[in-house]
Formats: sequence, C-alpha cells, structure tokens
Amino acid sequence: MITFDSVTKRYPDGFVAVDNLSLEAETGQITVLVGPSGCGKTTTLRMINRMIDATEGQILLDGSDVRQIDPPTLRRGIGYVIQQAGLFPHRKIVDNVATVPYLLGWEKKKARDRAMELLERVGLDPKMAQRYPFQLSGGQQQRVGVARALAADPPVLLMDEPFSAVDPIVRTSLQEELLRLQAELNKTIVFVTHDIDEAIKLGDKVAVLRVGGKLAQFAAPKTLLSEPADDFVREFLGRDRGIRRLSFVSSSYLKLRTDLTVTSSSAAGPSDDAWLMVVSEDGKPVGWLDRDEPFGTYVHGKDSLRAALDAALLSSSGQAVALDESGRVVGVATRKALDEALSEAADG
Ligand SMILES: Nc1ncnc2c1ncn2[C@@H]1O[C@H](COP(=O)(O)OP(=O)(O)OP(=O)(O)O)[C@@H](O)[C@H]1O
Repeated sequence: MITFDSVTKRYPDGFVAVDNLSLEAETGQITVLVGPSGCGKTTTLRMINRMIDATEGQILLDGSDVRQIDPPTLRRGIGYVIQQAGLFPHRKIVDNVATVPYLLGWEKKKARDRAMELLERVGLDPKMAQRYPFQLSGGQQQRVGVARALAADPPVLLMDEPFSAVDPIVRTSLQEELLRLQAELNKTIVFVTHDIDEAIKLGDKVAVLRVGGKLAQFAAPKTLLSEPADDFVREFLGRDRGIRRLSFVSSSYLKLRTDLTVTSSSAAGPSDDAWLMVVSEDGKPVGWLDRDEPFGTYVHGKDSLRAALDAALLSSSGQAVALDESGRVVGVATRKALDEALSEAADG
C-alpha cells in the first residue's frame, strides 16, 4: 500500500503543486490520479519514486517512509511507464525490455528470456524483439514500455499518461490489455491521466485533483458518478454522467420474459404485435420472427445495464436479447423491464 500523509510539494520558486494530500493507494489495485492540466498529477506520482521529493508530509510504501530508502533501491521495486514509452532508440526492443534485469546483473540469456516472455504477455509478436523502437507504431511502443516496466517484476507500477499519445482505438485496446494483465499480476498501480473516461474505466479508486494540487474527491468510479463531491467534480465528470453510471449497474436486475422466444422449428406467424425472438436448435438467437430488423444482445448478469440498454436501442423493437455466457438466449428484456430497471437505478 502507498500512503500519502499530508503531503505538500512546494517548488523552489514557492509554487505549491501539491497541497496537503492524503490518500491511500491499496495494494493490488489501480489508483488513478485525474484532473486538469497543471493540477499536480505528475508531481504526485514522481514523489512516490523520489524523482521529486515532498516538501512536507510523508509517503509510505508498505509502512516505510520513502525518504528513508535510497532512490536506486526504491526504484528497483517500482516500474515506471511514461507517455511515448521513452524507449532507448539505439537498442533493440528485446534489450529495451531487458534494461532493468541487465542493470540488476542478470545473466544475458535469462534477461532476454524474461524480455521475450513479457513481450508476449503484453500482446506483441516475438518478431518485434529484433526491431528498433522507430520500427514500431506508437501503440506497440507503449506495450514495450509496459513490458519494460514489468521486467524485474516490481510490486508497484507508476504510469504517467501512458496511453495519451495514441489514437482512440489503440488506446482502448491498451486499456483493455492493462486490465487483463492486472487481473493476472495484481500490481499496485498508480495511473495518471487527464481523461476522466480512462480514469473511470481503469480505476478501482479515482482521485480527482483540482488546480493548486488539492484533492477534490477520492472514491470508486461508481461513487464519483453517483455522488460527486462538488460542482468542480460534477463538471469534470461531464454531461452524460447519468448514462455512464449505468455501466456500474448490473443487468441481473432486469426481469426477463421467456415467453417471447420461439424455436426455429415451431415458428409460426405472430399472433399479435409482440416481437418474438427466433432461437436456433442450439439456443442461439436467429432474428425477430417475420421482421427483418436488427437485434442487440447482452450477457445477462455479466454485462451492465448500460450494455442492455444499448442492445435494446439497436432495433425498433426496443427489446434487448439476453444471453448466457455461452451465447444462448435466456430471455428478452422488454421496454417495460428496462424502464423499471432504469427507474430503480435512478433512485439508487
Ligand atoms: N520545477 C518546477 N518549478 C516550479 N513549478 C513547477 C515545476 N514543475 C512543475 N511545476 C508546476 O507545478 C504544477 C503541477 O505540475 P504537474 O506536472 O505535476 O501537473 P500535471 O497535473 O501532471 O499536469 P499535466 O496534465 O499538464 O501534465 C504546474 O503548474 C507546473 O507548472
């Protein structure tokens, strides 16, 4: 766990970049620092590995004051990923990833084997290992940056806007990759971004900072969206806060109709105006009976209410087709069911 205890950073010119910050970044979780430009995110992050020293207060790493640990020892246990990866341009990818193991005196083969294993882990083709950084795309370079930070298996990972220099599609896949990796590795990650959507997607907890380095709110994404502490946080979260909050509401509350499905073999014409979902022999959705309209599906109980609503909006039926995890139809969520679930979500 990383504990900030009343930490202030005053730069030599007197400027206060971080003001009396107290928060805890839990072990094995992703803690995101988010806020507008200049609010002190990078300063906060760099005080953890002592690239910058705090002026007042204490930062504790599993109970030990980081000021009492000499910086090289401290940094051995802390991986660091920055924007645009910061790779060494004249070193091959494999050697970039093996940088820290080499510094730690690992034998060359062991260091390279570790680098190859990590390249695969972050989703890169092993063929990339022999290339130089300029021969990789921005997204690939970021993956290498993550692999390099993980090379010595540090328990803590600091990430400073690591995905902000890549296009939105690559960015989404890097975010997903990070969540997948984190599910396996359980690192203590402190992640800086100015993008609130990224913060909400990645953070177990999110610290919203305001200019002047003051903590505005520190909470789980769900709480931020439902109970922003003040107008600054509310505005920073943006306009569609209500819709985004549905991402944290389970679809398991939706009441399903099982009488609105028909099997392909028994399908007859519609008896009334109801939209009936035709289901194949093996339980998969085929389409609406006698209506050439698209349909949307979601995984019941696993996907969020937002996903179910999105599925419903994909056809003029206004209904979402509920599947189990193996893709078999378990029922249909009607407009009425969605409406009820939405009112409950609005209350809660
Ligand atoms: N060495 C320094 N001396 C004086 N002021 C500094 C110094 N370094 C940073 N600052 C100021 O401290 C404030 C916080 O900077 P910091 O880089 O931590 O912000 P940030 O939230 O990471 O911003 P961004 O999102 O733009 O990267 C800024 O106003 C910056 O100008």
